[in-house]
Amino acid sequence: MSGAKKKTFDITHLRRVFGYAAPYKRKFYTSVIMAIMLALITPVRPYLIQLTVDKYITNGVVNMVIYITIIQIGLLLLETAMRFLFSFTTAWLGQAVVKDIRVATYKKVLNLNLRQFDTTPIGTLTTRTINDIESINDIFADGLVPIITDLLSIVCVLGYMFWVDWQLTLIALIPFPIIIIGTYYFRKSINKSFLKVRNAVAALNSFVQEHLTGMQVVQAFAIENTEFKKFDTINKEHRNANIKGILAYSIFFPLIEIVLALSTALLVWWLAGESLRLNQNQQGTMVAFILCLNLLFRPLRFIADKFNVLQMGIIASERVFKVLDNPDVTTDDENMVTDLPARLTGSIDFKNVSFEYVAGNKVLDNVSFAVKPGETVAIVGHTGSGKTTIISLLNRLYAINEGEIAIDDTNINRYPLQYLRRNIAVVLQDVFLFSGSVMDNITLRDPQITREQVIEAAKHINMHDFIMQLPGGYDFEVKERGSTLSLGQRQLLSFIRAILYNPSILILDEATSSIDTESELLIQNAIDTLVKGRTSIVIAHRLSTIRKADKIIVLDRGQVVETGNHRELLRENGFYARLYETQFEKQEQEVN
Ligand SMILES: Nc1ncnc2c1ncn2[C@@H]1O[C@H](COP(=O)(O)OP(=O)(O)OP(=O)(O)O)[C@@H](O)[C@H]1O
Repeated sequence: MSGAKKKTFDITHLRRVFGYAAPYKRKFYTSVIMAIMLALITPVRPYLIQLTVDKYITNGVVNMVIYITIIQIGLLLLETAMRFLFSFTTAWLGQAVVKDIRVATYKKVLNLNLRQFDTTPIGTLTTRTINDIESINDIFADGLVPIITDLLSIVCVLGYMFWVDWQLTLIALIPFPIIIIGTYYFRKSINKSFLKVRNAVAALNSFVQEHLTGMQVVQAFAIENTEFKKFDTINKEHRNANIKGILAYSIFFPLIEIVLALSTALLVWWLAGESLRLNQNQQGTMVAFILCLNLLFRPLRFIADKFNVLQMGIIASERVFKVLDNPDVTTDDENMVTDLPARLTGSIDFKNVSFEYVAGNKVLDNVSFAVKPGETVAIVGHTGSGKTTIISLLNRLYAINEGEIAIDDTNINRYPLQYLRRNIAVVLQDVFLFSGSVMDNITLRDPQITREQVIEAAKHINMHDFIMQLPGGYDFEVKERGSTLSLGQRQLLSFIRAILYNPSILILDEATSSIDTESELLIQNAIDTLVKGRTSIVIAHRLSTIRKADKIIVLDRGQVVETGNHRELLRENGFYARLYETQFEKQEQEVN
């Protein structure tokens, strides 16, 4: 906690946040100038009132009273205009900075290595790009800038008071330490509840998000009541944290009022005594000082609050900068291929590749195999043997630890990442669909792909009729994550996507779960169409695919234990033959 405290007002983060305001210099300076002007103008009103009462009302100079009243109205209008300009420019600046930081953060998140998503919960990244950045906005709108304005106003008002009557000022300020002590405890208390509320909100968010996503499990196992109790507990923590904050406000605000009243009473008492002692009228000073006290206390009421907002903003900025400074991004090799062919031919070479997701835990161990252009290779092996890892490495989703992967005899690190991935189409088992139309999900909103091309590709794998049966056809709105479509249908959509990209290499992760015979047939056809004329690596679960493959790579605990085609491997009567007996023979019997 002490570490967190030390960082509370870490000036480097603040400076960096303000660095984002650099492109908006004019707005920034307008805001600063307005802040100074507003502070300087604050004591003018009490001064004019004092002047009016002491000099003109007492002596009955009506003209001057009217004259000063007009000046007061003018001043008020000027102050209002300046306040508007100040509030607007500061809020504008905050929003502009937030927009820029959010764009930078999201860009960064998009380029982070996949490893980061394995270790950082999605909720955390969402909070960084949405909530934390919003808190940075508060530094401008409700934090540092208003604090500076308030402090400047306080200094100006105090300066004026001391200038008029330093003794009277000191008397009026006698109860002031109560405010300082009160502010100290108030700030501590609301700071604590702020943090608690924040944590409770985060807990509520992730709880609800996780349970809505996993609603099927919750309902299928009839654990609604247990889960509801957990929710209720978190919700109560949220309420309690909020109530503690409200309690602190309920004590602090009346305390300020009491201190203000005390200061005013002391002021009146002292001035009354002075008037009697000196036999001199002090009405002007009294009115001006009462006004000054109000001008002093008004910002004090909220300054502790603003300090907290500032602190939260700085903590949030530190978190956001941590994402922005994350060095784990895929960078292009210095020794880049410059003369890129329009299309790769698609030969693949894995040379002694080893890989670990977590240090010390080898998932692939010295894997070597070669695939000729146009060949279809099936990778088989028990669950967890490293099949998916192989395809993730080929696509450079993760960087390998040892060995080399080459496509067309060139290390894949030497191809620009975009180019490499454009040449490899991936069709996964569980196809992720975005909210949007079927068309959007096929083209991934690539404006270069026309509707006609999509329809042609769909017809190519006999999907057109199915899509046309959907309400709205290609404009059918896919609900979140595509839950309105079946697994097979989703995979078929991604087949269309793959056809459109016309890649040299196709990676296919066959669905393990059984799908209806109609979709099964469509998928079989689609696979046959897709693999034609391109290199294909299939994580195979169907015997038919394995049989058709030119080569089968058998994986066991991260090592290639056998390679060959179906017949050769069966003849060897080794690992594959046993795998065939346990996993695939049943499929053969079903077919027969
Ligand atoms: N992102 C990850 N972070 C850490 N470990 C991982 C990650 N992904 C996979 N692993 C581990 O790596 C090993 C190989 O996983 P991989 O997904 O490649 O196996 P697989 O053969 O494709 O399995 P399945 O047939 O069940 O999909 C497993 O032990 C798994 O626990």
